[in-house]
Amino acid sequence: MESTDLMNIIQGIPKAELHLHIEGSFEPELMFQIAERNNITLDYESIDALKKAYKFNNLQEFLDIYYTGAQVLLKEEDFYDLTWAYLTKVHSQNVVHVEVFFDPQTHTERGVDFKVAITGIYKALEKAKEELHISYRLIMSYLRHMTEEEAFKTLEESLPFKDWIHGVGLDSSEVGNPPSKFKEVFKASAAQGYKLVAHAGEEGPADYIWEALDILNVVRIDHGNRCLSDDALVDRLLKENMALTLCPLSNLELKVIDKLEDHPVAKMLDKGILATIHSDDPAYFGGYMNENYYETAKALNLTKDQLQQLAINAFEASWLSDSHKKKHITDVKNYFLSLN
Ligand code: HPA
Ligand SMILES: [Zn+2]
Repeated sequence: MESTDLMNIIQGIPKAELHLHIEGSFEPELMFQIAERNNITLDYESIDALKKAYKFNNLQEFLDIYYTGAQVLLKEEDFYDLTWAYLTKVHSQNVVHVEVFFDPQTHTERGVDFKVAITGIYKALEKAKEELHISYRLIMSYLRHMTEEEAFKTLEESLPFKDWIHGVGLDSSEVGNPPSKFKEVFKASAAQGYKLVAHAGEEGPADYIWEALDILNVVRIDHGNRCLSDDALVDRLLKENMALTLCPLSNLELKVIDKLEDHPVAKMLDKGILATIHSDDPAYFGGYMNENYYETAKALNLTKDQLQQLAINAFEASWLSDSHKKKHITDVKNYFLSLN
């Protein structure tokens, strides 16, 4: 397939994004703009200098820069502008449903109220629902490098906004912070009606994926790259039709893989795993949804059938109602039929 044909096909696919950290969609241009209006001086003298710093050898090197960037977010309008910029961008890529993570502790730790962050994010999501017809779910993520007690405090702070939040996740530095560390707070989160997901098996071992399933009772695994090293785990994922939200360009930039040709998504599809593709932190990893689909398709020679399967899987794995899932899946199928 010609490159332009491939990108045109991908552009037209109705897509769902299920693994996106809103703080990771913070483009340098907007970061400088918000820093200026908040009278904050960034450590980088220009947008280009900041972009040059985006070279990572592992997850932690990325997280250090990502948390620094988030420090310029102080006011509700900052969170609103950040979220709106993401939503208009993905709207231009024909993304019709998003399930967005935010990291409350990244902000409350700095003295920014939970309410300030969530209100800005929520207002942008609602506007996108009305004006761009993008449906959404919102997921608050606990930072796994912090204690379970601190996660409990975040759970408590979230309760007045329970109607705006659909689930909880677990992100940040994986190795040394296994899912089991958060067993009780995940149980308490489920008791509040939140759905559960967790990052597992990105840098951490397959054992962490088992823990996320057995100890946290998650309904999706974020990343899960490492599952193929464990046949029993693959059987388990298949038996439960457990989704993996993979992020190929993130994996490449964080050196989870050496090259995109090594990405496990095609093998996962072959095995029948509910594998899906997303962008994770698009402002830092060089691509939104279309670029993740495109670069992966090119590197792995994905067929149209595989692209269709990836798009369908994402709606299947989403938290949309069954009737909405069905509608979007029909749209995907009709789109691919129209290509013939
Ligand atoms: O890719 C990620 N992994 C873990 N934590 C994160 N927080 C933002 N992005 C990530
Ligand atoms: Zn992530």
